[in-house]
Amino acid sequence: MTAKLHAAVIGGGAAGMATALELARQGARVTVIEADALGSGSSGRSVGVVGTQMTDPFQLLMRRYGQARFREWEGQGFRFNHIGYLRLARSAAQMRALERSQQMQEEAGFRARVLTPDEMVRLIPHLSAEGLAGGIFGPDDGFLDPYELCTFLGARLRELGGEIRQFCKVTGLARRSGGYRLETAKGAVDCDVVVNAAGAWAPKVAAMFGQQLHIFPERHEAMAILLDQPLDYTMPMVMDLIDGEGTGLNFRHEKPDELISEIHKVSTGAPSDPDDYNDQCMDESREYLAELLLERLPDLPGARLGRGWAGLYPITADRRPFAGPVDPAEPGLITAGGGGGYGIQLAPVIGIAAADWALHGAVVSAPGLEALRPSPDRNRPVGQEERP
Ligand SMILES: NCCCC(=O)O
Repeated sequence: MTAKLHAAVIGGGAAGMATALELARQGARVTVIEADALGSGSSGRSVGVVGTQMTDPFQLLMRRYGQARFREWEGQGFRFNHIGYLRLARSAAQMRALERSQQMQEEAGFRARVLTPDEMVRLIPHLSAEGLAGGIFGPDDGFLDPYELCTFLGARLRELGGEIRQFCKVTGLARRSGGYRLETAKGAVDCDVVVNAAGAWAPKVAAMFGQQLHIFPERHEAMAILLDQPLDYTMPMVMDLIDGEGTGLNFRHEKPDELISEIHKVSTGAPSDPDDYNDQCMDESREYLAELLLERLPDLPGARLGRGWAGLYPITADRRPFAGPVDPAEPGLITAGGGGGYGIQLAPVIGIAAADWALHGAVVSAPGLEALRPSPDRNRPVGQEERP
């Protein structure tokens, strides 16, 4: 009998936990090492949206794999709120892109429908369609609680014999014959492969291994919108952004009398230090968000901004996640992360590809995902480009 491969996953956010579960499902022995609590980094600060209203075929391919996992987890009792997702378009060219998206989604087995401005207002009576050419709506999309996702994956991992060490920082490492020794605050962990799923901290972890990893931590804020009374319809996720064009404003129902809103516009202003950044909302952001909301939802009764918070989008140069080895000469050191503002919905895909690399040295179970390897042309400094 051969001993099980032992994988250490550094980081207990969505990408780390999804990778850990994929590894365990494929028979590996898994130890997750999390410096804080599960979901305490960017994952727990995400608005938790999962959708397929994308115009880029590769983005849709990733979601085909990801949605299959979400449906499977939902079948095992995980809570997923199917409130729908509406992406807004402002021009005829964008409407053509959405029509192509509808067709690609149909081929992928997803339900989606291009809507006229009147149809959007019927769906969302408080929406102002001023300046809009239409949109695309997917009724099966929705949101989940990212913290719940991390703990759910943790429970599944434990069922498969995996171990989770929380509040356990990696303090050092050594390469040893055929593997690694990780020094942690709670003792050493000897393993065959290491998955760096440390989110915004992943470049720091990579540096401990002498590797340079270009994941740019960009600060983003989200806020609650409190309502005097519940709306008599469900506010789906509404997103004003197509291929980098639009304000990035998005909002969705959270509770009957509460929406959540943020601006998903990647601009790579200045990187934030994950150990030292302002995790609250700034006054000027509240003003800007209120301005955008008043334009798009001008008559929402009694609406006012409530609590706010900030988190970090871990962004890569081409805005696609990393899953695979940075250095082909060191195949036992796998990166899993860089989901940008899409980290929750891309976590299952990152997990599938990263686990394949760790166990098979290649992507074997999900054709197309080999493109996620952080190859030198992808693992490069993040510039000022603006993409979705
Ligand atoms: N940053 C949250 C938005 C994600 C999405 O639209 O899919």
